[in-house]
Order: sequence, then C-alpha cells, then structure tokens
Amino acid sequence: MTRDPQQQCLLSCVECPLERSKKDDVLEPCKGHLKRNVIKECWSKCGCNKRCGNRVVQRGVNYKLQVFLTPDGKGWGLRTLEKLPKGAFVCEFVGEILTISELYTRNREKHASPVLLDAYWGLTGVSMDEEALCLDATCYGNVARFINHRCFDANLIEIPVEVESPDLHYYHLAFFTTREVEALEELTWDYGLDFGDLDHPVKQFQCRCGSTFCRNMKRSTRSNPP
Ligand SMILES: C[S@@+](CC[C@H](N)C(=O)[O-])C[C@H]1O[C@@H](n2cnc3c(N)ncnc32)[C@H](O)[C@@H]1O
Repeated sequence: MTRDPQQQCLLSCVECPLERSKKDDVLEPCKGHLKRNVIKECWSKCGCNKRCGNRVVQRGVNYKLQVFLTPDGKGWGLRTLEKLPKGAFVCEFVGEILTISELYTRNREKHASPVLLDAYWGLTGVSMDEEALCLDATCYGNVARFINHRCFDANLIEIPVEVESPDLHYYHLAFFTTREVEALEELTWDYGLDFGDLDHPVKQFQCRCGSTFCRNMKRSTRSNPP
C-alpha cells in the first residue's frame, strides 16, 4: 500500500456506502478505496504455538509509547520513547465497531473522520449497511486514538490484519513503521483525508501536520511528492 498519489491503486465500489450514507437524491460515484494487502496471522486452527513468528499483532504492544501534548496545536499526540526499526508493529487501532450511518449520526458535529474497515468494499461489494463498518474510538479506544494525521510522509501505515475471524468485514487495523523512527519522535499516520471534499458529512480540521506535501495547504505553496 502506498500513499503516493501517483502510484496508489484505488478500488471503486459499484455503490459506495460512504456516498449512500450522505442520503443525497443522486448517488455520487465512489471516490475509491486504497487497495490494501491483508496480513493473516496464525490462529487457533494452525498447528503452531503462541510464540510463532506469524503472531505479532495478537501479542500486543511491544515498545514504550507515550501520550504527550504536541507543541504545534494538534492537541495530544503519541510518540515512541525508544528507537523503532522500519516495519515494526507499534499498536492497533481499537474502537467500537459501528456502521457508517451510526458513526455519522453520532459524530455529525465533531471533527471525527471514520476509520473505515473498507479493505474489501471494492472487491466484494457492500450491499447492506451492516457490512459497511468503521471503528470509532470516541468512547472506547487505546493509545492509537492519540495518533495525529500527517499528509503523505507519515512514519506509520495502517495494515488490515486477520486474527481468528474469517469474516472479511471484521479485521484488526495495525500500525507498522514506514521507516526507522527515532526515540521521542511523534508517531503519525495519513488519515487519507481529502481536505478539498467540502461535501463530506464530517467537518474536517485545519491540518497542521507540517509536511512539505500537506494536502491542506494552498495549492500555490504546496510541493509535489517526490
Ligand atoms: C484521532 S484524534 C488525535 C488525537 C488528538 N490530537 C487529541 O488531542 O485527542 C484526531 C484529531 O486530532 C487533531 N489532529 C490530528 N492531526 C492533526 C493535524 N495534522 N493538524 C491539526 N489537527 C490534527 C484533529 O482535531 C483531529 O480531529
């Protein structure tokens, strides 16, 4: 999976649950969902034991992490207290599993963008609202709820991970490092927001990510990704 707009591969739903949830008279075409590779971890039916190398996310957080107040106006953030190698599992995103309609009804006035469980939407189609799921960490979550957004060159990437459940609509969303991360560096991920989508049901925040490739900066001053 890549966040490079030139290289990323998007899958489109025939009838996108996100567009359906807007309840407009005319159903807009799907804007596309990132094509993701899914990790399948060993589970109870494998002959291996709990120390198997293909059981990483299910073993939980393995590094010292700290919630801290960011100095640049993004509120609370998450950082690592130790150096992380490239490709390290950091934590998963924990939240209540809601349908998209439930989330929008709940958070209409707040700056909360859905963390979609959309890895299969473009592949299998999602005909029922009960299959269009997302994670909401507003009331129940873990440290991942403090990870701030960074456009394009974030040091974390979210990967769908199947642990135990063979149901395609339910999976874990795990964060891995995209590069080596220094101790005390803030951990960030690209929420995949389209800051130009004024039609979006959830009001988006003014991005302060500081990336040279920030998508929320005026087009005249923004750089193109390498
Ligand atoms: C998942 S929360 C992250 C934790 C949050 N900073 C806090 O204090 O609880 C997402 C919210 O953090 C803020 N945020 C995240 N990334 C940001 C960014 N790049 N620029 C400005 N605000 C950001 C926005 O208010 C956003 O709705």
